[in-house]
Amino acid sequence: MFRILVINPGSTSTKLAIYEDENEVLNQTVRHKTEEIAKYDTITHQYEFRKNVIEEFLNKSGFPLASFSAIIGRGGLLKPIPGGVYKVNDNMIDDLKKAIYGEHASNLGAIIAKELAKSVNIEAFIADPVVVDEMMAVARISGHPDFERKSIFHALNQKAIARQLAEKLGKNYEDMNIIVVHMGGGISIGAHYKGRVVDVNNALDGDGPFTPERSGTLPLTGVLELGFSGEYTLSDMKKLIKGNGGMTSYLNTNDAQMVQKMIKDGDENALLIYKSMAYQISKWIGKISAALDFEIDAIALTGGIAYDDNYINKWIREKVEFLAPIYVFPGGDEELALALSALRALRGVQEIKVY
Ligand SMILES: Nc1ncnc2c1ncn2[C@@H]1O[C@H](COP(=O)(O)OP(=O)(O)OP(=O)(O)O)[C@@H](O)[C@H]1O
Ligand SMILES: CCCC(=O)O
Repeated sequence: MFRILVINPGSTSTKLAIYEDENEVLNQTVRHKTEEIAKYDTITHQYEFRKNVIEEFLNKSGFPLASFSAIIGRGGLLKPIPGGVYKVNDNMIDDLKKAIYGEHASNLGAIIAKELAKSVNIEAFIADPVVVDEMMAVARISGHPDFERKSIFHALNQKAIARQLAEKLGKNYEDMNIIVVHMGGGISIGAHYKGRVVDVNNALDGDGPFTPERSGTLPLTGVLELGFSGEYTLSDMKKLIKGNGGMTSYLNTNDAQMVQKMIKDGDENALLIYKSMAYQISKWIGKISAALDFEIDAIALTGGIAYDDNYINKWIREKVEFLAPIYVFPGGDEELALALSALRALRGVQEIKVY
């Protein structure tokens, strides 16, 4: 039997799980409030805080670290690489610690996994990191040769949910056209064309709908004027887009459940902002449909916000369900997808790639 520790740091949460072979023994989501995250200038500075959360989970679980066969973390901002399972190596840790390709909570997945694994001499892996790149050439063109559109999205969950949906419909993922809408702290909307994510918004860098924490696409000249006003550093501007944008900037919370409560309590502004988020998501579903020539077999809604049938899922259905049937996978399947990847690597039935 293989016992696996799964570490999944998201922008608004840390999700943890323990698997024994295919069986989930424990799963816990620790949510991080806006005020808590706001204490840290960069994601890298969240290292101790997130590690403590993980150690607390481990202590409570009663499983000693030495009893695990491997640890797998959600993979972060690395150079663009194909999907698959990767051993955490020094090159990877170096790129992540220096945040060469940027800051994202999932950068800490590999770093903490490696740190813990090293202390008991077991393997650390990541799988399908946020930089998985299957974009078609035409989707890479941005509008100016100095800028290329990048594939940065919830690759792990998007792939896992698309496969789960195909299985549910009795079809092969590789034979289907699916739009997957991951609605978490960030939001990514991917066009899966016969098993490849041929286009997707860069969910991290100001592209797409606004989200609990991200601004999404903003009016560009307005951003330039603010950036050059002298009142903001580059790092302030990045934070404005990535951590302090969207719902957080309008309503002071990254918690969609809190916003639902505000709406129920009669807050008209909360209603407008939340409805606008659904509106922008719907617009992006419409836009990405063109990448599939509007031949869409199904649309999947997933991520934490997909639990919200009262508002978000309903509003999205009203706008885009005519395009294709909509299936909802609340939360997602990231921990299972990670555990199965580690298991396949340990059993030697999946190639372990080298970064
Ligand atoms: N039952 C629920 N109903 C509505 N919204 C919910 C529910 N549970 C969680 N959420 C919301 O989902 C969002 C977080 O989603 P999720 O946990 O998928 O994100 P994350 O893992 O922190 O970030 P990301 O998925 O971008 O990496 C938060 O705004 C949270 O309030
Ligand atoms: C997975 C990268 C996207 C995001 O967190 O917004």
